[in-house]
Amino acid sequence: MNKVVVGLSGGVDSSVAAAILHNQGYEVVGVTLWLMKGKGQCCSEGMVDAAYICEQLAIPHHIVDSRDLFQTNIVDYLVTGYEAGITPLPCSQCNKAVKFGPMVHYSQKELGIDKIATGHYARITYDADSDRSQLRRAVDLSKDQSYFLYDLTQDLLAATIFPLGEQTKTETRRIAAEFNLKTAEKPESQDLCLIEKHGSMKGFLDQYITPQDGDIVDQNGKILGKHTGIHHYTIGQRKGLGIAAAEPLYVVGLDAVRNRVIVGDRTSSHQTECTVQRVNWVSIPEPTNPIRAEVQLRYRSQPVAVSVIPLENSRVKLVFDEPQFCITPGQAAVWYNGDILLGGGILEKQN
Ligand SMILES: Nc1ncnc2c1ncn2[C@@H]1O[C@H](COP(=O)(O)OP(=O)(O)OP(=O)(O)O)[C@@H](O)[C@H]1O
Repeated sequence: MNKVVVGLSGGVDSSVAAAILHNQGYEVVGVTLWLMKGKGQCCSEGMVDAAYICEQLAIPHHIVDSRDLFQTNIVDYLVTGYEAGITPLPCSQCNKAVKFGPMVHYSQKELGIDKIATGHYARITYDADSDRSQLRRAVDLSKDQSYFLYDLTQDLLAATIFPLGEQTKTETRRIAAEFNLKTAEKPESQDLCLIEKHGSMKGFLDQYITPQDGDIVDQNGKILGKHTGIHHYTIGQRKGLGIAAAEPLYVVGLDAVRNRVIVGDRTSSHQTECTVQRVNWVSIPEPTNPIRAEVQLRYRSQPVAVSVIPLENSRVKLVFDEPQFCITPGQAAVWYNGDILLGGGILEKQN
């Protein structure tokens, strides 16, 4: 019988992923990663719900203490990034370094099981011509999570199943009700799990970074107001600046060295190009010549037409057909051809 380890968060999506595979005849083992140090109320709730689902499906359940990995790869990464005036994206890093990598390792080494599955909304297909696993957007575009998965290696993709990639969230809820799963009615989780646990990113970061007041300045250095600590701001932010101005002002820069938040009008932050580092080519091998694609510069942003120009050392230059507003260093740029995710990387701070 085919065996698979399902990553169970205690939410409805992973519960249904496990139920679908179990129903298809897989021998399923549930694995829950214990992620967060501290009070961990949210984690314990998730672990109990995951245990409940395993009991319902009559499958084994393992809890793996991954708190040190999460602390180093996510908490420390975020704190260091915000202190340096960038806005790091924790989710893609978490998927690669905390979830998929260690889960595949645990499954293969500890349990002798080759495959893992998660409740992500994305699809994986195999392209025989290039001998590559290709990552594709989910059928339900409103739930598509491929953006957060751009950093997965070929080995990880080859070991992964996404049972929910072909269905809508409504169908997931229907299946959860049909199987009478305890998690069927559980509300949607937030895009960012840390916000769920701490109320806001500010609430989370203030535990680690002592807020230090400073000046809000325009692009000529003129002081316009006061900020409460640069880690409370992100590029593109308009609300909460506390400055009265004739035209809307946006955060266009975070100067960690001088502890300043820089603001400007909308057009002043337009960029026609930018660079990206730590690039992972997913569905195609690294090209030697520029390619055309559609790039997403944030999770919820619309893809825009771009030329992707390969550079040395796993970097690329992106040249946009239309200028882009408030490109945020630390976030991921992920480029697609239709529904196929070609590659992605981290937006660099431009000097
Ligand atoms: N702590 C965890 N342990 C094991 N797997 C996890 C854990 N957290 C998330 N996952 C896996 O990653 C998938 C996507 O996680 P995400 O945090 O985006 O939650 P989600 O899309 O709301 O899914 P769910 O409804 O299952 O919580 C989950 O469906 C699950 O398979």
